[in-house]
Amino acid sequence: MFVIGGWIARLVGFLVRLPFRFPVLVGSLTGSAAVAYWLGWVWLGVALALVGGGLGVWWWRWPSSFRRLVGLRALGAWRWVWVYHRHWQPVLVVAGLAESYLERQYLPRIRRVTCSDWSDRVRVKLVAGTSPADFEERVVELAHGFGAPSCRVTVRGPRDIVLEFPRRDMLADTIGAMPVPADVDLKALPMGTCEDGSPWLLRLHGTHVLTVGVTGSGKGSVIWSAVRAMTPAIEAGTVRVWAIDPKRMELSYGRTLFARYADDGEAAVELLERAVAAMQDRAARYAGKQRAHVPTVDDPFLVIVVDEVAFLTAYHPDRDVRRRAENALATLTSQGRSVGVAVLAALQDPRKEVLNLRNLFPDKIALRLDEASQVDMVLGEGARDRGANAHLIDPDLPGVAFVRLEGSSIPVRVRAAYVSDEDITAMATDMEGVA
Ligand SMILES: Nc1ncnc2c1ncn2[C@@H]1O[C@H](COP(=O)(O)OP(=O)(O)OP(=O)(O)O)[C@@H](O)[C@H]1O
Repeated sequence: MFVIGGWIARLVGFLVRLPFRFPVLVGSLTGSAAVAYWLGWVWLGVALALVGGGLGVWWWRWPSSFRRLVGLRALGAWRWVWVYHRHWQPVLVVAGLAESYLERQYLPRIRRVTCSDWSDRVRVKLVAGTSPADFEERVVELAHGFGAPSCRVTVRGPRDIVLEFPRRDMLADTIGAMPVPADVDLKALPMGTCEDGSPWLLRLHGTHVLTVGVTGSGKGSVIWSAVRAMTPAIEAGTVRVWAIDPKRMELSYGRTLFARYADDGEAAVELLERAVAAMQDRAARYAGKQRAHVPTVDDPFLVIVVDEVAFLTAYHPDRDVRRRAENALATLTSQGRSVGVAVLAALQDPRKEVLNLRNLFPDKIALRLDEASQVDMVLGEGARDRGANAHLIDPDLPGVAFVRLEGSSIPVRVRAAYVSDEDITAMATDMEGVA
């Protein structure tokens, strides 16, 4: 008896909520029924043909507004019912997100499902007394449960969260080298693409960037995309890049792009110490006169690119070289920002003993990592709970990374554009023409 009563109550609740959840669908069905009842089936056929024709013209003439206002909304309604509503209870119970109190089960409630071009956003009302962290810890279970490649949790307010499930991977295909911008914005260099299809823009002026990833994860593409985006300014002389290339593989290809280049320990340390001297000279000139750096030919933005920084700070056999390199890097990263000196470094192993300076880099890029515990080491505490599974990045997708974009603590999945050897040769040849 109780069970049947519960079913009836749920059915009534569902019917009452239906017009609020799906107003267009319920309105259309009611309108169709009314036309069929008052005017007959022939007129219903005419009305449906007119509406269908109108929608067809809309789709044909204005496809993007049709997609936004009709296609994605219809998809959202469909996925709400077919994917999320249908699997909600079993997935949440198995994932341990259903709560029990006095032998009653309480489930978080789906408020709304909306679709963008690439993802489903499921807005959820939490059960009172639970926290968004419970969902953040279960992102893997949720993603697998709803058949999505990943899941990200965003908190909108009290008991109000959004679960974002990508429907397809927008980063599955290699992205060719980005077009070189005519006007270089050093605070927004085009690097590649974000998971939602928007451009991934990197700030370099006023910060330092550390790129971490195992061998073959695509660190080179991050460095080269940044250098490529700056080439017009390098040609104009308002940006100067000094490169340290211990592996002699990554950067030697485009040597003409670099104002200075070093490939062994001693030369690398000298380069870093020269950079420190240049920075301090600039700081002395600016003192009391200028608070921010504006790149000019006389005072260019100086970018120190270091491939495999641990070679200098941890692996170099000479202790003196290691110590001097670490000192110089610490000075550059702690004092360079406001005087127009930035360090863009790459690193394979983020463990503390390998690089003590990790925290001096305000911006970090986590390419594919070896272990789950390294994610928070690179992107900061809580990054993995928020869905930055850099250790699960597919080895077949080099260049894919997690980053924190400015003004947000939510890690975003991005893919760096692939700058091929031919692209680098073309960039270097252009530079020879200028020199
Ligand atoms: N963004 C990218 N998109 C597609 N393919 C890429 C990308 N970046 C790198 N690759 C491919 O992956 C290979 C390894 O990349 P890369 O040498 O940049 O890795 P790495 O992290 O610098 O490795 P190592 O530390 O060994 O130098 C490249 O030869 C290239 O074929």
